[in-house]
Amino acid sequence: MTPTPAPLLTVRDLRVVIGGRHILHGVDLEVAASGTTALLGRNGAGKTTTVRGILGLVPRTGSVLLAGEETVRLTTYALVRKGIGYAPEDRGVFAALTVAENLRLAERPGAGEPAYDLVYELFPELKLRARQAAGTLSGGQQQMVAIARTLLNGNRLIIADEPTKGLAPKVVTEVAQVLERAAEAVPVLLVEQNLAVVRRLARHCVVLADGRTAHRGPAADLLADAEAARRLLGVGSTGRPTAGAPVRTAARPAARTTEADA
Ligand SMILES: Nc1ncnc2c1ncn2[C@@H]1O[C@H](COP(=O)(O)OP(=O)(O)OP(=O)(O)O)[C@@H](O)[C@H]1O
Repeated sequence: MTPTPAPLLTVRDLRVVIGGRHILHGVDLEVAASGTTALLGRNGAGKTTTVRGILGLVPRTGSVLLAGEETVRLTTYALVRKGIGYAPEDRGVFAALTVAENLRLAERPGAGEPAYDLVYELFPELKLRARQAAGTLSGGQQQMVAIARTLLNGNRLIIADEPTKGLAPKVVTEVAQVLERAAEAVPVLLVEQNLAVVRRLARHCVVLADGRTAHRGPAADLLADAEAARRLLGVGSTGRPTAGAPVRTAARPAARTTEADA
């Protein structure tokens, strides 16, 4: 039997306190050395904070091992240089700059020749729109710029935070296709609420609840278990939020998890 490869990223007891408020109470997760690992959970469970904790964008304690090397005390800048590419939830494109300028800004000195061939093979549209101001792109096209930037520098890991959020069904499918191909080249940690996308892309999943790890395992097993999906994600077998899903008390929307569109 072939031994299972060691995880690329191992997070242990990740804790985040912001403004005196405990947001993460000890998250444990692994990102597999290949393919896509999905980070799931209801709204407000702590997914984005976990990603930001891994990247050092918020003060954190615990352990974050990248290929066995402890990174929890590194700055975000140092972590990026170690080969973590990040496509944030808000996409982070520079609206006034062109597509080509956005990509050029992402080039990292010392990371070797930027992989424009790969980027333009995956995103031919970005080549056609190289001179267009990024602020005038559609949401899906901006998302492609955000993902393309993570692929330029031969990164070892890509973290994509809700890349399909707010996109039209057809565009969700396009972004999912691109992520699928990207994950053939680089392991991906994918924060995602669209369960059809998770079903299509993710081999493994980690579910957070209230700032803690509530479940880890094969994504297909969780999605096949309607009771577990309902309990952990607040969705029924249709993938729609169930009557028992928690009512949001904060200004956030109700759990948006859906099975539609991929
Ligand atoms: N800077 C902050 N200051 C105070 N509270 C915060 C801050 N960032 C996050 N939180 C709180 O921490 C909790 C987790 O937020 P987080 O954005 O990590 O959740 P999430 O699982 O990504 O949610 P969603 O799916 O809705 O994006 C929420 O209750 C949120 O309001």
